[in-house]
Amino acid sequence: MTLDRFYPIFDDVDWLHRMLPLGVKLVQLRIKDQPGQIVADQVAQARDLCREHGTTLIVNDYWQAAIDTGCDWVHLGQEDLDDADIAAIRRAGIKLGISTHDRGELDRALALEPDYVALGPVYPTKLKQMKWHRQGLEKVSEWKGLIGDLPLVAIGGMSVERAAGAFEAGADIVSVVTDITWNDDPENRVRDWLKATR
Ligand SMILES: Cc1ncc(COP(=O)(O)OP(=O)(O)O)c(N)n1
Ligand SMILES: Cc1nc(C(=O)O)sc1CCOP(=O)(O)O
Ligand SMILES: [Mg+2]
Repeated sequence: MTLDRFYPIFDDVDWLHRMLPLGVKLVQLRIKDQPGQIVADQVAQARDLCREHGTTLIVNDYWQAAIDTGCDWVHLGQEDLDDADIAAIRRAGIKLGISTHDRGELDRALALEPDYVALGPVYPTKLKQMKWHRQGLEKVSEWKGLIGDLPLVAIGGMSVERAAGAFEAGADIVSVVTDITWNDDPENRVRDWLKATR
């Protein structure tokens, strides 16, 4: 199964209601700082909505909620891996994407046989404070050389204008948050992304 090249990330299922009808085929639900029941409700709603639209849903962080609701994918960062029950995730038949930022993290990720690897921040991100400032397109190419056929997701400071460069450097998929969610017209921005990545 091939993942779409455009991988937007949203923090609430309301965004999915707005964006999936436009043609988004791969999406991450990245909920932060919400009570467990809200997370469970949001994940279940997102699962149903994505099924309706033929969209692949990737649940960030909340791997147990993904198992409990019968989701197909989770995304975990390095800190998430410290607590996650990878065997339980795999037993549930769930596919796994893992964040990486340096060689040590990449080695750790590859040992878990992930279904994609994400590298970031390719460009500086305004979304969150990070230890890494800017990995650059050279590192995208280096990562692709190291992981071969495994899908590579480029994330961090990505925009419609920067997407082509990331693909040329070797990314298979480009993931994005604020270029859409902080845009004055998020729907129109998603349409631009769809045009640029189809
Ligand atoms: C596609 C993608 N890449 C990287 C991340 C970051 O994951 P993580 O390091 O666990 O940080 P949080 O997103 O959980 O704050 C991601 N979510 N998606
Ligand atoms: C959630 C996340 N993870 C990153 C990583 O490098 O692991 S960068 C990032 C933020 C992406 O948001 P924006 O597209 O607004 O820069
Ligand atoms: Mg995380």
